[in-house]
Amino acid sequence: MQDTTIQPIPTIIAGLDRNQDDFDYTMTELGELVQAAGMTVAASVTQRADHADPATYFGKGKVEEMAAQARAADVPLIVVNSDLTPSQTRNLEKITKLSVMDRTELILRIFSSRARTREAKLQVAIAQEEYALPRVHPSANPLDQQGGGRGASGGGATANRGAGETQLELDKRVIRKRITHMRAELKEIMRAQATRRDRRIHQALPSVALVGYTNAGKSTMMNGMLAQYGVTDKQVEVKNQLFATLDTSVRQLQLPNHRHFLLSDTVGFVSHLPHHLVESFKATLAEARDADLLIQVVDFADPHYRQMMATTEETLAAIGVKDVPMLTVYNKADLRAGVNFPEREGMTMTLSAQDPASITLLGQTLDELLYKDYVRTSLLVPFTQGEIVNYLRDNAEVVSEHYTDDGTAITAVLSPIDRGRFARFQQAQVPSTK
Ligand SMILES: Nc1nc2c(ncn2[C@@H]2O[C@H](COP(=O)(O)OP(=O)(O)OP(=O)(O)O)[C@@H](O)[C@H]2O)c(=O)[nH]1
Ligand SMILES: [Mg+2]
Repeated sequence: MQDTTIQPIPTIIAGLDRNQDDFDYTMTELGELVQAAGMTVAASVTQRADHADPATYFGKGKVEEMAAQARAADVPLIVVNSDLTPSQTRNLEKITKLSVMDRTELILRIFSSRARTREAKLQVAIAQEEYALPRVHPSANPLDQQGGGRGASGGGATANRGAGETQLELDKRVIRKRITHMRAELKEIMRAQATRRDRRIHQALPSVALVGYTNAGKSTMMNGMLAQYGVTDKQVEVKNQLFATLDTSVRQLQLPNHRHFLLSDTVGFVSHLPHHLVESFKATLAEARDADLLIQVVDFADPHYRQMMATTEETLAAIGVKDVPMLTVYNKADLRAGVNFPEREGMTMTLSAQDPASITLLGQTLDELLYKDYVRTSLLVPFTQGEIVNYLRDNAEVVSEHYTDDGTAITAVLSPIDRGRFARFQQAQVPSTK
């Protein structure tokens, strides 16, 4: 779908190299983020320094140089590879007479252009307004005049820049009010979802969440699993772009032995994910927090995959995901020469989400990990309780079944919950060989 709110603006990307280990990686990533926002990179500028200049972030000479370079190439926007204080942004814009965008604002724009559901839109809009609040200030911004300015709702707050302090205070109050309203609406949506989640917990289905860096292949893996094990074949969207998925999708899957589980596909992560976004996406990521098992999908074909894994783990910690067992899946192995796949070693797998044999091995692995507490159990179910036999046929791996004078003798591999539920019919217990 064509996004009309974002113009293909050429940009200069700029970063301060303070000898951080991951500096080159974050610059590469910034370029990709700029493209994901529908803009292009005309040039990349870096400056080596020990500290950022408190007033202008970059040194004065560098700022002048960037401004000249931008003017020569007709570039209206500088995107900075870090977060700027509101006054640094203002000062840079004043000196360069260009628009200046920091990393957070860029990521917020991408999320905003991708959000489709009401829930995602609210979460992004709240984060945008939180970002805008300390930045409401009278200053000229060429982007505002193009209708692409700051502020989540198309510049309601920034449109009145320059009208004096009272107007500023008024603008801030309006933003705060909008945030309050949006939070209330989001809470209502999330409450409905939590109820649905509770209901699923009552069904006692184990749940698995796909997590990881953006573009690692989470949605592709979801679709591969759906094609082989889906109860319905409702595929999710896959795109070769950053942040293709913003909403959590949950699907019910059924393994060959009739065991069901839930698989969810979630929003991808990126380094230095804006704090406000992490906060507002916490609710969406509840699926990951409440999961019985996480599958961390890693883009094994990307040279920076280790940094991406570190970022994923940091972000999971930031949203309060802890103590959930994690299966690490090195994906896109097909793009790596000399790597054998599919392979599994304990809690690590190497595979390709596009390869059916890989998906089969993943299914077998999940079966083992999710169902290790399952026990082969023999029940004698009276003929008057035929619905229990039906339940077992649909929801458990039935090993044998025959009729006796007293009812149906059925042996099935049962979860701890089902064992408790049907304890009164229990005959004997044999540990599962699985
Ligand atoms: N060659 C190859 N490409 C893959 C594989 N898995 C995914 N891809 C491609 O990688 C790109 C991103 O895949 P997605 O499944 O959308 O990634 P994602 O992790 O859901 O990304 P976000 O939703 O943006 O976080 C798409 O172009 C996929 O076709 C794989 O195993 N091999
Ligand atoms: Mg996705």
